[in-house]
Amino acid sequence: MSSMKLGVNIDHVAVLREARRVNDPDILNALYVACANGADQITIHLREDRRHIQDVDAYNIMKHSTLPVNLECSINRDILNIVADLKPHRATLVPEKREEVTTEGGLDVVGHEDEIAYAIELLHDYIIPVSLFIDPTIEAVEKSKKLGAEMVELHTGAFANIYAMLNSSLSSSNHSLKELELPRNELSIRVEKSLAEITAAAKHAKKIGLEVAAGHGLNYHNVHEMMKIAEITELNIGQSIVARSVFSGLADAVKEMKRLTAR
Ligand SMILES: CC(=O)[C@@H](O)[C@H](O)COP(=O)(O)O
Ligand SMILES: NCC(=O)COP(=O)(O)O
Repeated sequence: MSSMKLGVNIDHVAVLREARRVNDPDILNALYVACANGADQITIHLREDRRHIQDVDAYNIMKHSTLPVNLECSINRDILNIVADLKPHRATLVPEKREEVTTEGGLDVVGHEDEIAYAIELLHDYIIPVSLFIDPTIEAVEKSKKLGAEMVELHTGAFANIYAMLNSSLSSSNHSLKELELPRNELSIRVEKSLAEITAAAKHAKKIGLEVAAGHGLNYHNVHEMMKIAEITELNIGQSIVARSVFSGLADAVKEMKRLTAR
């Protein structure tokens, strides 16, 4: 089986920083720690509303990263110009809605064909390979290939939500979903259906010559399901890693402050 690359998304460290608009936690510390502890790639998302990663972060990360940087961005022209200047190792085009809490679905590769084709062409002019963040459907995979992308990232958010509900671990599911009221056997059927869709999309993508990544909502409970899909060779994971680090690192943080404040 081919090896799996782990892309660590460090956006969520910047979410915490932006809550106070100070440089703490420092995104470059997150970069160094991820690079030194097994990440194969750094993933960041320069959102139009700059709710976490700022332009200066993206430039600093490009300068200091010892690993390839996968830069997620929308097809907004101003953003694309910044990405062209940053020259990341890859750009992943994602949909953005200003009012969303997080990326809610894949790119509409059919409805926004012309804009996406323009974005891919522009990025290719700057020798930046392009991945498209899409829903796991054969149609979206086919269209991504036709548009000239080198890679697709299959959106696993819907799978992750249903999986969390089935396993009664609501911590990582979207609490507003109507599926919360479904009986267990229905949830189980939906998890299997979702996994079958991701598997079929991954197989088809590989068959037609696309590299295949997956991401969104993947965590310590559900990631093993992605490991079973041989065609997926990269996972981009952020929220769950940063969320876990609050607890795996909080003990040391409290102890050190107690040491410094002991009389
Ligand atoms: C496209 C994607 O799945 C990630 O970029 C993720 O969306 C990052 O987190 P935010 O949605 O909070 O920006
Ligand atoms: N493209 C998905 C990503 O980068 C990380 O998503 P999440 O783990 O923060 O949900």
